[in-house]
Amino acid sequence: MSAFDLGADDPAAPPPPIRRIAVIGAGAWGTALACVAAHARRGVTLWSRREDHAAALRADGRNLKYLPDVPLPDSIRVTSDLAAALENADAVLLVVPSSAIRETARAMAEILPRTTPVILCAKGIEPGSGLLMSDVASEELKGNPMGALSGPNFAAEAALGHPTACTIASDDGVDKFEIAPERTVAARLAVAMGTESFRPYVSDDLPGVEVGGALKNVIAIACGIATGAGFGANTRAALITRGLDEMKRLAEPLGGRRETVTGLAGIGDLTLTCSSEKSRNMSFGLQLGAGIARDKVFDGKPVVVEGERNALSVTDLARKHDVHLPICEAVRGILHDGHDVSDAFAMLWGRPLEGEPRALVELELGHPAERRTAFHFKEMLS
Ligand SMILES: NC(=O)C1=CN([C@@H]2O[C@H](COP(=O)(O)OP(=O)(O)OC[C@H]3O[C@@H](n4cnc5c(N)ncnc54)[C@H](O)[C@@H]3O)[C@@H](O)[C@H]2O)C=CC1
Ligand SMILES: O=C(CO)COP(=O)(O)O
Repeated sequence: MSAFDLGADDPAAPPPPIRRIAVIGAGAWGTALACVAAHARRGVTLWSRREDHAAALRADGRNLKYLPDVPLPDSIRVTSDLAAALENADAVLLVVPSSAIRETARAMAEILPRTTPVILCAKGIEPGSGLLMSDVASEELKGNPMGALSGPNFAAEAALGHPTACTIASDDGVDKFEIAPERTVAARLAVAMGTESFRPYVSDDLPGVEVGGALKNVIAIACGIATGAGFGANTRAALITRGLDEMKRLAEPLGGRRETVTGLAGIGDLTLTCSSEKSRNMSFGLQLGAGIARDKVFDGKPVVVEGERNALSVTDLARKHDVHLPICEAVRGILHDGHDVSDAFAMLWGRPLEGEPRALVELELGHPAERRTAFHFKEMLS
């Protein structure tokens, strides 16, 4: 019996506490979440897929490769043995990049009890299947309760104790499960992870939270490209605001709510990522916009830029649902179809004029300067 089961038959019993947390993935975010959970006095095991990396973390007392400025609390146990990491865990934080979620969840499926909650902390949509990360994990871990943790959270800031807020969502509070709100995975994990500086908010809108995380990275690349190419604050503010509208439009057909997108995991993360060079997605866009060749971005080093592959998966999924996401389409055009930046901005700014909010104001207007936009941006960026 896992902690998730304790008292499950007695609706009056207090919610079972999450005492032991396994963090799967020892990159920047996994390491930071392990630090937060350790500060919250949880028993924490941090798993790295490579033994040499795990050994370095143990020897150095910090993650020099991914989070060099943050000392690891002594209480964190670091291992490269997946079974040992998952043993006795009351909850699992899955923090590998989105491209590795399926294979990691598959490896966990052979080991993890079906009752242990799994919380997705990666941001993305799977190419091909168009599945959200919690659905990818559910396909492999049949039956485990699922949640997601997302929000405006740069890893180092969260780990160093800067005032930080996030959203933790799970869908086990919805009617069919008949679980009281305080017993949900989201609520129990929020209580387990909350510290004096890390403040989780609880949500029952898992798709709404996951859509925000997946799209904000693509919009951040658009903001980076615009800034790198020489456009100013007007352009960035417009991309952020209209990007938020794209999140809302995709959340709905996936079962998410528009208001969730106006929370930490939507507009919160969008504004963070689109405003700071600490963001890998924003920096990637900045360098591309400034004319650096793609294979020379980040000096040619491999860096996790979730918005790059997600520009494809997000737009494929939106097309399937007949939802138009012009900014994400423009990023896809630049990254994957060889469009140049001025053409992409001409496409965005030359579309027929619209109402705001788009869904409520029906308009059928042309664009007074449609034919001149392409010429205008080409001139400006040449
Ligand atoms: N860094 C940050 O501030 C935040 C990151 N995230 C999200 O967390 C996820 C992970 O990002 P980071 O930790 O920042 O990346 P990172 O680049 O710092 O680390 C990635 C980690 O994943 C491991 N990894 C790569 N491929 C793997 C595979 N096939 N199997 C197992 N492990 C594998 C690497 O060895 C490394 O330990 C991403 O989806 C990112 O969007 C979310 C919030 C904040
Ligand atoms: O998701 C993040 C902050 O919430 C991290 O953003 P980047 O992956 O762009 O660095």
